[in-house]
Amino acid sequence: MFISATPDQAAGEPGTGSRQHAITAAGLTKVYGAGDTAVRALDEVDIAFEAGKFSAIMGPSGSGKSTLMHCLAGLDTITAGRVWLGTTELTGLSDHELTLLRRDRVGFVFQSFNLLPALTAQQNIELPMDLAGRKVERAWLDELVTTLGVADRLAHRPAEMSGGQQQRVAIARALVTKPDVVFADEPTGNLDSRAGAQVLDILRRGARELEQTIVMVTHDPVAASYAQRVVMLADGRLAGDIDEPTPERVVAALDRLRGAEL
Ligand SMILES: Nc1ncnc2c1ncn2[C@@H]1O[C@H](COP(=O)(O)OP(=O)(O)OP(=O)(O)O)[C@@H](O)[C@H]1O
Repeated sequence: MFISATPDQAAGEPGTGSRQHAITAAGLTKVYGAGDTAVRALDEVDIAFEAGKFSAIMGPSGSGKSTLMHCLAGLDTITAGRVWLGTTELTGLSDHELTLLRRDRVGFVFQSFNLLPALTAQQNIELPMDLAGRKVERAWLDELVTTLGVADRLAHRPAEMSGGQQQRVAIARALVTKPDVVFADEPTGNLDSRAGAQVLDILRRGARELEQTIVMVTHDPVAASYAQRVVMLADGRLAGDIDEPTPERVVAALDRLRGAEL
């Protein structure tokens, strides 16, 4: 393999990269633009996401949530600091190496589902495996579509499915490669509350039952409360960390942040 890896660090402190942590960032800084118009979207963020855990990222609009997710996923370059996926350091990888790493080890779920309209649900789910030239594990696919409740929709095209069904197909597509981590960007943003609750329950079970590491950006305190941990951002810096969040605790933390901004 041409992707370099740091030695495994048993302690797994942020800033080292470890097997315990699916993602680690140290001193992560992202500046957009230059000179007078420069925006410091992330300012020396140190954070680690434990493997097998469902975490949410929250914060006021413009606090850096999407930027953080994109930098952790290797979708955007960083200005300073270091980022690891497990023990693999992303910083310094070439575009080609990053593309392969994302394809093989990262899954994405988007607000807009991003399914290909001409393909059936099954073809959409299998697409990442096809692109990687890998054979689909039939038993895993069956388990996924059964768990996600879309086993009877596999021959349907996206336009023939509800939003909630499309998002569950998108989650199956994200999980089919057994990625180290799944990033979900407002995955319930386009769903009604019932379909949203089903999708969140599935993400939660993905962490609990399939030991999947899931990092979700959301604006919704109820959605965030499905996670096992909520990380708060404000002005590109960490501004809180809630274990076993409830909607009430998340709302209170957001209110404090907004109050501090006024
Ligand atoms: N491509 C870009 N060029 C310049 N500035 C950018 C760019 N992308 C983001 N920013 C700025 O970086 C800061 C963080 O943006 P980001 O989108 O990460 O915030 P967010 O918390 O995800 O916001 P929202 O909740 O509104 O989606 C904002 O000030 C934003 O205007």
